[in-house]
Amino acid sequence: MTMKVLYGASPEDVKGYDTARLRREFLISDLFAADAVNFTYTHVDRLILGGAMPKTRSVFFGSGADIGTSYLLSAREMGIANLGGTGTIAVDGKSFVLENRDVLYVGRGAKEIVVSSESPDKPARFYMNSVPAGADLPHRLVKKADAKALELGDVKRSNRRRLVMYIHPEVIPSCLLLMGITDLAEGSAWNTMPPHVHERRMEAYCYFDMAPQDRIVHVMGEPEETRHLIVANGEAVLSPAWSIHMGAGTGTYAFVWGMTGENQEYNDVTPVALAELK
Ligand SMILES: O=C(O)C(=O)C[C@H](O)C(=O)CO
Ligand SMILES: [Zn+2]
Repeated sequence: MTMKVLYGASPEDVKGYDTARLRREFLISDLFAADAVNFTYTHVDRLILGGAMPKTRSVFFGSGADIGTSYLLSAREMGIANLGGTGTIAVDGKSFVLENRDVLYVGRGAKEIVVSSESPDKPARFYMNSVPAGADLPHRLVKKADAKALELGDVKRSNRRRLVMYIHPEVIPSCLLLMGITDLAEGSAWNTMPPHVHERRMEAYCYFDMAPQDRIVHVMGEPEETRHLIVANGEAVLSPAWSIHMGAGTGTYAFVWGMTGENQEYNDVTPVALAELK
């Protein structure tokens, strides 16, 4: 298990970043490696992002050695989305089978988590978001069919998409974690368009289900001072509270969004008019 640390950046500093520095601070590109578990600890609302891709054997994690607690989830909750083939997650001996696009909520207090794939030819790709939690809530598996879908956008504006909420008060309880998956409709390119900011929550996107040659042009930054990141399949982007987060893809794609902060009010966002963007 690896644990990289990112300290976060202020919008004033970001104005002077070159491409390499911007990517170092906001892009997480080493999530999925065969038979490994890779985490990044961010000081952006203390979100931990992680990826695990068990291929030829089970892999486990759960130690809190890197973060100063007995276990990784001694004071945290976690959402785990399966972006690959069918796999199993055992939380302290209790097994949950996750098919593609199922999400497991793991409550505070879990000690050992073991992940495995049904087939090495189609390994599970477990994408994880973990945030500090104030209560022990039960582990819950949310099947794709049980999540809550919203239809957004319009083909005429190239932003038709389906947003599916998995870890959300209307689906299952969590402390402050929210997690879901958005899929772009065929022929549409733009996600989260028109954009928004949410001063009371940070967010992270992990783009997936992309052809290897495709890229997302992810737009971030303060509305009047935007920057872009070119993002490949399986890479994640951090979005602090002050940053817009929208993107356009060169092919079909989906992304997992995860949020934490002061509240779980999905509609507590400040829309940004396109005319404000610079
Ligand atoms: O396509 C979208 O719009 C989204 O997926 C938006 C995210 O859910 C989001 O930014 C929530 O704040
Ligand atoms: Zn958002």
